[in-house]
Amino acid sequence: MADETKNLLPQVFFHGPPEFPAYLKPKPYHNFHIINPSSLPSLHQFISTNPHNVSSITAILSMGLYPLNADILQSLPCLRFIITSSAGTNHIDLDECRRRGIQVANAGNLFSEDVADMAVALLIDVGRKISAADGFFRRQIQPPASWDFPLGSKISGKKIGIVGLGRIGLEVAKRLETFGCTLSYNSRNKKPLVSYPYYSSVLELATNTNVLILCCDLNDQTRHIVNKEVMLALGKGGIIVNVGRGALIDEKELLKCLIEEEIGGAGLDVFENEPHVPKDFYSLDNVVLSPHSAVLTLESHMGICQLVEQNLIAFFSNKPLITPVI
Ligand SMILES: O=CC(=O)O
Repeated sequence: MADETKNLLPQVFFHGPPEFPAYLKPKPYHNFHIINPSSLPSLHQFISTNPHNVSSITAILSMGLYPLNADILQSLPCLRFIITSSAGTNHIDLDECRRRGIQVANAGNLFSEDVADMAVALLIDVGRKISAADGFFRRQIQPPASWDFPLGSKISGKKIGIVGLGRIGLEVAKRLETFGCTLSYNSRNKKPLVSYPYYSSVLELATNTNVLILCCDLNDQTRHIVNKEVMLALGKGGIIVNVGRGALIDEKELLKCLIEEEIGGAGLDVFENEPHVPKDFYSLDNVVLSPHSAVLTLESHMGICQLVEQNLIAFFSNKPLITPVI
């Protein structure tokens, strides 16, 4: 498509890293044009250096780590649609979007199975010390004289507390039922169709379980929902797995509890200040770290690419969004 024609179409601004992630590479469309980010400054720079052109931005294709707070949204008067390639929407000020009538779509249920797989994998890895065992071999300069390795903790039959029994939480529960685990949960409200015991507080859930798996959204109510008191209630052998958002846990307290062995271990796919991960975690054998990669499968990337495209096409054709948030 010729550049002049593209410039007449509504512009979709990519709010993410300087290059499109390969899986989101856009192709030409009839009724909108996704601006190649490498041809533009970041959204912040664009707003500050092109105050008269901000009205060209009708829609934003956003990635999870790139915030769209009220200040940014207020400087985009013509913005009508945000599609985020994440399931989580905590980087977007949804109240401001509601107030302005900006529509928002996300990844919907696309990543739930992958994230649940990862939660279970992290749990097994921490409990059965798989990464620690791998490190045990790799750190040896000479082949070890004997395999003197600490005992792991049995996963089958464990009492598991799921925090956030939404789509991901239910997938986690389905998998761990087949391990003979006993499940209970905490969420904003008791789910009428779910028979697992419900605890209205995470502290109570931790008191009654061996493992906490965090699958809930991050918001003002859930920030630091796992604090020191909750960790101490989970107890010495307890394991925490976080596939939600880093700030669900008080990370400084978690680090202390891991160092002092107040809990047994943790499997973390997410961190409080991503992409920063406190270095003190690196030397601990009772924690397994993963770079927010629960959603990073080839299959889910192919899926999100299609879903982003379908939502943009729906929005610019005035059709209902495929995976609307608001
Ligand atoms: O964390 C990943 C997502 O929200 O999709």
